[in-house]
Amino acid sequence: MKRGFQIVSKYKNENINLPYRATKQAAGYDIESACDFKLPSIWKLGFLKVLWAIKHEKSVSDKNVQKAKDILKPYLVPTGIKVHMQPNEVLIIANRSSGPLKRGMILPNGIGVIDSDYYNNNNNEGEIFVQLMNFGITDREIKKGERIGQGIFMPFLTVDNEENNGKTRTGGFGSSGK
Ligand SMILES: O=c1ccn([C@H]2C[C@H](O)[C@@H](COP(=O)(O)OP(=O)(O)OP(=O)(O)O)O2)c(=O)[nH]1
Ligand SMILES: [Mg+2]
Repeated sequence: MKRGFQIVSKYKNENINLPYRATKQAAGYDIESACDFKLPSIWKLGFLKVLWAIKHEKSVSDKNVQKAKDILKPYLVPTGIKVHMQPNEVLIIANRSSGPLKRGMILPNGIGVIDSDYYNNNNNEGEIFVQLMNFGITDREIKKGERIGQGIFMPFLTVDNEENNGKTRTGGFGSSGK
């Protein structure tokens, strides 16, 4: 089997749909959310207060700074799926063009990079998460099964005479260090 999506074990009875291409020649496999969740708008008073204080050179309490940081934190949407592919391939997670346009949703990491060695890692079995933020002015209720991004398979190149340390991936989101 060259490449494909599978359901992560803990979601096996959760009616998860594997990513799929919406049209015959679509490049992206649409990825659904594995749960209902609320994606809060970033334009919350706590955040605006801190911006106002900075602009007017007022002091801001640590508590309010923390509140603002929490508001600006990307939401990690679980998908319940994992992907296997060839060692020279990567799955790029991209926003849907309707994401920002219709729902104010952006991927704060620009694109997501899913490495082939993320598959079945010991930490989370290789579950793909989609980072999202809501730049719209209203909170958004996202339903389980809503398409929140798309995955595109790509081959990638490596440099000559590379000294690869051959380390095993132990997870994602900073697992390899700072
Ligand atoms: O949107 C994303 C981006 C990444 N990942 C997972 C798969 C990927 O293989 C792993 C590591 O991603 P990346 O290398 O981009 O992040 P990092 O911050 O460098 O983490 P690490 O130190 O684990 O490599 O996290 C996701 O599930 N969704
Ligand atoms: Mg990395």
